[in-house]
Amino acid sequence: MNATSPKSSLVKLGLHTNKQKTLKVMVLGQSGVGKTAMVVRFITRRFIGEYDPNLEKIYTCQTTFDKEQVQFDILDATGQLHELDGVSLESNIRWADAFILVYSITDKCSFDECSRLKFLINYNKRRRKLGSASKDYTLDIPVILVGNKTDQPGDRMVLLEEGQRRFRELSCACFHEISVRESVEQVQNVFRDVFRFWRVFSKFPKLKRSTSDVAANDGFVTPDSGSCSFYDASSLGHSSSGRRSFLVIGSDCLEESDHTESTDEIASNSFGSSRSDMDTPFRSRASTDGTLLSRPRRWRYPPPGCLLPHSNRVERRMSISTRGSNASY
Ligand SMILES: Nc1nc2c(ncn2[C@@H]2O[C@H](COP(=O)(O)OP(=O)(O)OP(=O)(O)O)[C@@H](O)[C@H]2O)c(=O)[nH]1
Repeated sequence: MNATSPKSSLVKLGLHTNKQKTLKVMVLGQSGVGKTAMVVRFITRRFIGEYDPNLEKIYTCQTTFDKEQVQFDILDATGQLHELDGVSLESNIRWADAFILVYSITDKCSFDECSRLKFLINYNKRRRKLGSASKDYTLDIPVILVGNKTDQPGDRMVLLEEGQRRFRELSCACFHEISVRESVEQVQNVFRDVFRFWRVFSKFPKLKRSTSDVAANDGFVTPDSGSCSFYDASSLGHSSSGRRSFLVIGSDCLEESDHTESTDEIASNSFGSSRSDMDTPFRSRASTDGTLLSRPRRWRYPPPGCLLPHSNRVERRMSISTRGSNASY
């Protein structure tokens, strides 16, 4: 007698899918910043010192984040981009679902290179907003900015504050400072964030999103001690009363409400203050966590959140029931 499980029946009917998610990540950055070391650290948990710099490779690995199985296809792009013609770089960019932009905190040039690479990502991944004028574009792809080699503080050439500022200017999803050499957990946190932001971005591609989506499953992203991560809620469109971003240092998660203050101030405030209301649970998904900016048609890429001071923007909240394709951007 053939026994058919309810699940397999649903699969046959197409109502249930046990498909594993595949997330295509491209790791980009100047040569020598530690891209290969980071990818290999994530996959094998080991730090391996030297690699062939000309090797461009896709690594595949399966892991579980937030109780979901995910397959990572990770393209470790060679940093010697002058040898890579623009066409293949751009087609690689088009291939990816998410990006990790890596620089070394000991190398200012690698930091500046991230701006150029982010421009290329924007150029190749932007999509025209539905129903909008021809100049309005949106980027539904998470880009994570990572400063590596924090184990070399004596050689530091890029300050933490500069990294924070750049991540906002480039409208990245979040920012980490890590040491691939020292901490496998910091590397895993980077990939966990890639997964979380990608999940949110692909779940609601046409809606503004909130950090509550990112942290929906099991609380907040809390990198291990020694790592520093910065989240810009504005990159996910979250705000009801102002721009909110989250600085995560060790196990403390701190919230600051307005980006118009100087980044130095942000850093010192954040470092010095205690745990904030990030400890309280986010409101439920069904609540009004969407925002609609008053002048979306004027937006050009990059989103004006990083160009205009917050005080120039008027924001109003909208109910989830009123979200429709016209509300997307
Ligand atoms: N001190 C320190 N060195 C690191 C760290 N991560 C990588 N390195 C070293 O940096 C050098 C370059 O690392 P790779 O992983 O080959 O850099 P890459 O970005 O892949 O370079 P290309 O393959 O040329 O694009 C190697 O000597 C690594 O051992 C780190 O966190 N700290």
